[in-house]
Amino acid sequence: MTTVAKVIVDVPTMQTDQPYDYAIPAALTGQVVPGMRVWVQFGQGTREVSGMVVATEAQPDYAGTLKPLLAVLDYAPVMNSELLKLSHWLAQTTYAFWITCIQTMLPAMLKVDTVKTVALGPKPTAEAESLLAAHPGMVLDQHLDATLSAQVLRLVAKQALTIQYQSRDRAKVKTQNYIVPSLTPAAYQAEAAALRANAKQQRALLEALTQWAQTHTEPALTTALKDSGLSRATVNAGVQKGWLTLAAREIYRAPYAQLDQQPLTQPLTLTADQAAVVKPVVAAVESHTAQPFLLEGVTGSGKTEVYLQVIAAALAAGRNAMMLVPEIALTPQMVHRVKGRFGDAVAVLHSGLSEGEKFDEWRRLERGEARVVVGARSAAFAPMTNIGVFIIDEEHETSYKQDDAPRYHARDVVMHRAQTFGAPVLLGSATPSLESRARAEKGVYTLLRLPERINDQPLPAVHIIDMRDAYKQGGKDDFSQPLLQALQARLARGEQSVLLLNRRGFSSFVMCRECGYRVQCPNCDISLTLHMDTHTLKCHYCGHEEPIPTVCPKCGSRKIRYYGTGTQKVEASLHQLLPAARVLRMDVDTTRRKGGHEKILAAFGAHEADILLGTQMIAKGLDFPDVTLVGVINADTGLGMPDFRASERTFDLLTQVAGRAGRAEKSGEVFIQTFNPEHYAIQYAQHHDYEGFFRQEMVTRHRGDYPPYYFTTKLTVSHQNEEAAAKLIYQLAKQLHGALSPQAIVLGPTPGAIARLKNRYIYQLVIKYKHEPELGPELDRILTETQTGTRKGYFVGIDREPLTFI
Ligand SMILES: Nc1ncnc2c1ncn2[C@@H]1O[C@H](COP(=O)(O)OP(=O)(O)OP(=O)(O)O)[C@@H](O)[C@H]1O
Ligand SMILES: [Zn+2]
Ligand SMILES: [Zn+2]
Repeated sequence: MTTVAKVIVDVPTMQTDQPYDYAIPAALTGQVVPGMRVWVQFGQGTREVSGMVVATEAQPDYAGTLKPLLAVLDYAPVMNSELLKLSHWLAQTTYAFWITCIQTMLPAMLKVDTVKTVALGPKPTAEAESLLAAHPGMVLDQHLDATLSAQVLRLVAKQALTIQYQSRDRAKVKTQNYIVPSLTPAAYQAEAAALRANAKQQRALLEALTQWAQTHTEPALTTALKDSGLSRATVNAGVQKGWLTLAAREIYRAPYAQLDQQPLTQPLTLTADQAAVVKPVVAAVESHTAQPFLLEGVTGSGKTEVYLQVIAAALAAGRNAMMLVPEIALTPQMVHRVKGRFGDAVAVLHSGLSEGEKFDEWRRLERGEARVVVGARSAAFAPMTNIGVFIIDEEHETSYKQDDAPRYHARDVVMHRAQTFGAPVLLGSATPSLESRARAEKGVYTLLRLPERINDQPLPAVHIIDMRDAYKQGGKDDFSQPLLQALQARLARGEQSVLLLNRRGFSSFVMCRECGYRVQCPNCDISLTLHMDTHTLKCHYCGHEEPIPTVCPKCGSRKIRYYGTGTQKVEASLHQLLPAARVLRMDVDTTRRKGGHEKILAAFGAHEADILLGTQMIAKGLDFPDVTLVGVINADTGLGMPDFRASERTFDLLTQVAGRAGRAEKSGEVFIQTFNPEHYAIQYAQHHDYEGFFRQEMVTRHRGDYPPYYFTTKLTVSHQNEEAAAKLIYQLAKQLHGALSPQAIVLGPTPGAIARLKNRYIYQLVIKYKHEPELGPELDRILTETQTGTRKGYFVGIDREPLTFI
């Protein structure tokens, strides 16, 4: 008999990061199972919170009297045992709270909001009574007026009022009404014969019902009303007379419904290279082997067709498939390809969908109605069973790593689940991450290669343009003469061009030309970024927003201007230099609205523009046959960043964007404008030489003791008081030196790259190591010691394999 539920409560703190025992009330015996969300009373007083049942047991571990579960929030578990175990593993490997991991894995719709209301307390006063009378149903949230909330606080302190907590479950299932005929066609005929002659509407309803009964149709109410011209009142009358019933049925919000209508695409005949890649992966699918593969395939080598055929093999073997792509909203073409092949067996999960749409796609997966998931990072947690293959496209992409707790990498999650399911993992990229390529070198991953483009198309010729003398030779604004001429030639031939403005490590800011003042965020130590669409300055970290000043706040001069090359500025110069060119701009501003990317790409695909100008988001995945020119306006803004991966990122970006040119019959050409023409990242990109870049970069990393030769972990401390933060980080550095072997290297402590964020001061250190069994336990100790007990106001963050050291 299980009488005890072990619950992880929704109180994300170090002290509460463990299961608590609750008694299962007799009425719920046998019904509460792991993976269900419950509502419990927690701690002293009346505080009620939600939680997740992670186990049920016959005997409690806790010696005292157990509190009972107050309510069950789910009728069926929302996490199966594989996912519950995964959440625990995630918490341990990322040093995040277990509850935070659980919440990350569930769709936002399944989050429980707590609603705080007030009621009379144990010592009621007249003031409290009149306050409640004046504000019935008052909810304590951020919308509450400040004086009122001060009054509430004062009365709560005097126990005249108490705060009550209630759950508000956001999960809403969408339903639609359907007409269900209740009688036989003959019975409807009889009813019609008995009608008064002028009951036209009712006669029409009976005719429609006869039809539906004959064809066993149960039409949706709204469409039935529209198609038949019947009124809702007539239908209601029909219900009264017992002719029909209305049934509310659950429907899915299907974000890609229009794609599901189209006929499915047929598999292409694989090239010999593609077939050689597909074969071992399919063999691993069929033999249930958890083998990782790295597919290194040049741009346009047909990696997508490989993925599709591997997925087809998994489905044919009766198993399901997961495919991750980087922030999918950026690659609508990929969704079209997968949906096009497998139709509504595919569920799509990405941040561009509404919460409701995501929830519905999640449930289709959970119920096994969808057997393939295509999604961004968090789709790694899709609630599927029996997964037969995992695919990660563009595996080098940094968006696979989450910045906030839990700081997980989707690749690690996938590798872990692949072990559980006995399934291969296929990592694909034209520019694999150094880490993955190094693992393939050591045989940890099986290396597969597609060295040629489909149809024996050559990779495009790449010209490097030295911008240091471009202006002497007639360059204008941001354009060198050769790039301008190439653009003109494409215009004349009716071909298309893609122009990349590299925005990495770069932003538009406002500066005074008189005194040099830069407008800073009041909460964070960084400059505000200019947004021309809203005509405001914004902080990208805390969201602070203010109008663009017309006079310098410091010296009063009117010479306050913005600096930096933005896409809008380049667009304006293009209009001047090439007035005939039709330009489409793709950046954060033009794609903010839902479906924005999709619209721009569709317009470009339909030749509604000659030039697609954009930031990083145009660099990967796009496959447009008429693009024969790619121009990179500024190749090197990222090279100067204090980041040991700066070269790798620049090489990746240039290789990926160059790969957009000449993918079909017409051959392509690429122009890269740079101030560092001799830099090896640019040189290797010019020759599409990933292997060459890999070897040279490995030497650089070896020399600097960087990954993949060393593992790294970043430790961050923040506090509102700068001295407190600094003191703690130095103490922790000392503690780590004591605990770790002499081979471990501790970099820092240093102030964070952004020294103050959201009004908290940040200090950090980075540990580099090869083999440190004591590190994990020591970091656990640090977390416990710094975040429980008497220490107040510290945040300690741990980031394993951080993507930047700054
Ligand atoms: N076996 C095949 N036969 C004919 N055409 C193919 C075949 N495989 C792929 N293609 C076509 O080749 C083009 C390039 O393929 P795809 O977009 O999959 O390349 P990729 O390797 O994913 O490139 P990138 O890394 O640049 O995204 C596509 O238009 C695709 O339809
Ligand atoms: Zn800020
Ligand atoms: Zn000034």
